[in-house]
Amino acid sequence: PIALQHGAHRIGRRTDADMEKWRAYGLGQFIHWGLYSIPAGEWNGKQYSGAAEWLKSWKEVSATAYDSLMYQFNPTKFNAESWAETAKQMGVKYVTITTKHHDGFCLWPSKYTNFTVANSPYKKDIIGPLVKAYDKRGIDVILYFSIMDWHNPDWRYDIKTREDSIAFDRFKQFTRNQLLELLTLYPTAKGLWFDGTWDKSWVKQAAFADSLEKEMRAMRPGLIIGSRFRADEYGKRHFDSNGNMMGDYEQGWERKIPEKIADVHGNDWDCVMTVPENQWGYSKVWKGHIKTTDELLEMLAKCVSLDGNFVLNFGPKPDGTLRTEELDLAKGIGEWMGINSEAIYNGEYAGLVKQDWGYYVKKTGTNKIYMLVFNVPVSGALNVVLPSRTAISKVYDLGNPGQNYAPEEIGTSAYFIHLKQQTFKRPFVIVLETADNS
Ligand SMILES: C[C@@H]1N[C@@H](C#Cc2ccccc2)[C@H](O)[C@@H]1O
Repeated sequence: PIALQHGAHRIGRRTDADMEKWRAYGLGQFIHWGLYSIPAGEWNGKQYSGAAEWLKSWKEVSATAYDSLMYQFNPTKFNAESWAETAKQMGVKYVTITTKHHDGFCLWPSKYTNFTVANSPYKKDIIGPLVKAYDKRGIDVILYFSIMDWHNPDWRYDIKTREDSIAFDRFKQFTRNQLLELLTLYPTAKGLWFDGTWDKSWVKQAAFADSLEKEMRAMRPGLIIGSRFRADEYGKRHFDSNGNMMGDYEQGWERKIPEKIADVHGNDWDCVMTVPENQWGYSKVWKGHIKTTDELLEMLAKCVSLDGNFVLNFGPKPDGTLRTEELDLAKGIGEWMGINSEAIYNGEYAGLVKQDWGYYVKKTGTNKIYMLVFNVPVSGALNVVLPSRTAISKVYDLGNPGQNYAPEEIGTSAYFIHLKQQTFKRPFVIVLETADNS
């Protein structure tokens, strides 16, 4: 291995209670809200082809004109309790909220810039009421923070000149000030979800970022920070020059899901997912495929079956209300979670041979294995292969515990679970209790 000063400081998973709680979440909500929600991907009557929250990067948009959106930010229908209640009904255990996206606009009254809600017609802090409303419902809050800040004149994409270096030093202090400010103002926040860390200017700040991460962890013991925050001294991101993950969980799964357990390298990870193909902030037009409740439930099942959390994005409207399509999905997911959340919360990789009918999830610390069924075979027989000398001691339908199944042993530790019916309206869960029969 290469001697590194600023690579991974821990090999393997965190084992403390804060991280074990994070690992058990299963389902989360992402919220992308800010000035970009006002134009919603449209500018001077033309539709931007990219993601709505990236509108300011469009050459047709002048930064000055975009920044003056601050004087239009007035979400009169914003109600933090209502958002948190929707999330509660959906069954999420944590929420990641944009405090500042790449455009630099702060949803909290930061004292380090004027580009905040305090100078908008709305005037009031958005983050505080959201943290309070979610905390009240037992939903943990993670604060999203973009290092890249298109509003701050000291931001640089790279450091090429002495002037760049002097400006970016100011920018680093500004960033540190804002992060310590967020941790001070919102002490119950469980973690920080960093973004906008890919440009060379930040990738060259291994020592500074490492020191800042240590400072934040010292300030807030247990704080959860992902792999996207910093690079090592050779510019390696997420995994250092020795292949070890930096941070507490892998943040590489943006709009994609690992296929097999080997893809996650034994680390904790989250998958953050949009409802349309690629829109995080509110967009007037949702082009392409819009994911259905069943598709999102399968993504959730797949993530939990591979030791990850699934975080679904919501892009609230400029008036502060949630989009109808998102409310409908939250309701559909919530109805399914109302019956089956036992198979999601405290779930982990079961270590069994994947079958076509769906996904296994093992309840952490127990002998309970959940079969999350998405594809019913024509035979109606679900194939289950357990480790040798392991037998099934009990089988029942989570949604209908009275419905017991008599597993048919078809080989050593191999079974068929014969379904009693052929058609199912929604994905369903069968519970296996196993016993060692060596
Ligand atoms: C969580 C998501 N990360 C942000 C991004 C991005 C991005 C930008 C360029 C190329 C690939 C990805 C999106 O704007 C959203 O905040």
